[in-house]
Amino acid sequence: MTLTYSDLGWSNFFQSQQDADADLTPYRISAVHRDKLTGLSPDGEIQLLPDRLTGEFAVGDWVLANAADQVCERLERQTELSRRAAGTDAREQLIAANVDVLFITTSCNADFNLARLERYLALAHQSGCYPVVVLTKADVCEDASVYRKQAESLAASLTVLTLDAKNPDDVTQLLAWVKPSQTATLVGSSGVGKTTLTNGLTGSKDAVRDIREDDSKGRHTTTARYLRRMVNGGWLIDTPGMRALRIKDADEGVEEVFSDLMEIAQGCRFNDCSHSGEPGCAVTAAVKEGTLELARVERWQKLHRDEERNTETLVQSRRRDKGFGKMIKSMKRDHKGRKGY
Ligand SMILES: Nc1nc2c(ncn2[C@@H]2O[C@H](COP(=O)(O)OP(=O)(O)OP(=O)(O)O)[C@@H](O)[C@H]2O)c(=O)[nH]1
Ligand SMILES: [Zn+2]
Repeated sequence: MTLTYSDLGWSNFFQSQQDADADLTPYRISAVHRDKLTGLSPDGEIQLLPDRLTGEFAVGDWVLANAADQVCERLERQTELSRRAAGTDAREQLIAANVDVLFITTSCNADFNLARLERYLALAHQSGCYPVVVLTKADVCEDASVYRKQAESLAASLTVLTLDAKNPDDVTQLLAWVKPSQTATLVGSSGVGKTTLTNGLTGSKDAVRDIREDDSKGRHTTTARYLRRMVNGGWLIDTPGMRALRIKDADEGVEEVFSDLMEIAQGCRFNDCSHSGEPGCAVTAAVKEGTLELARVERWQKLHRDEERNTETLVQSRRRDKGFGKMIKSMKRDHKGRKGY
């Protein structure tokens, strides 16, 4: 089947950026390798040579390439999903670009956690993706509506679907939220059913199709294929990094998820009120009156702290680790002292 540019997700937003370079060919990036990119166009899939480090490209990106298959330009992204790299490394890692819908996946069991849902919702708002909450394993839980109602309480008009990911009829519910040529991705903890959903959405048995290719030294390496076509003509981005995201620079996203709380906080006496007992705190007052749930305030405080921590620079995180190390050392010293050693 031949795909058109429109089938691949090309739109006026990208067209307007191409106008100046009409002689270059657009490609949608379907995989990012160490020193190459795989690009899709109506002519099929080709390997492209990047004009900069491949780490600056993400699956889902649109690029313009010349007749020698060299990338000359990366087009501005409509949305961008990134995460903070693991460890004390504060670098930002790009995960996916031009994603329309974020399927936030959790199951109707112990994995269900409002704080985690709020974190993913903040990420969706920050990146510009439309969030859809997917509650799996509804078939093995007594009353899935209990979970659905809790999730729905997080935001007005939040879409929450409950389903059995193994039932193909149930999975079609998700398709209704991704139009042909739009792009979606799944996030959520391990074991909640992302692979099962991916199989249902793409109609394939294996969630990840491995391809063999030659690396620069002529060796064969196996790479996971990331941009996958869904049965309704939509696209699904599946990358390992996509699955567990730590949010970074998501101040605005967090504020949007807690907009009700932010509004109340405008009434606090101090601009920098931490809502933990300061005089004239409107948030504390609302909790006392019963119009705001204390648990929600606490979840906001934790998410806000986590977000700040993930956003801090490398220098800051090293300093914090150093300070923490010193504190542990001095605590140990004090402890020994007390024991009379
Ligand atoms: N009964 C039932 N089982 C499910 C459902 N969704 C997933 N499972 C099962 O749960 C197990 C884990 O599902 P996966 O799809 O592998 O989960 P995952 O999120 O991809 O996990 P990772 O690959 O570790 O990220 C499998 O045995 C699935 O068959 C569901 O809605 N109902
Ligand atoms: Zn306050």
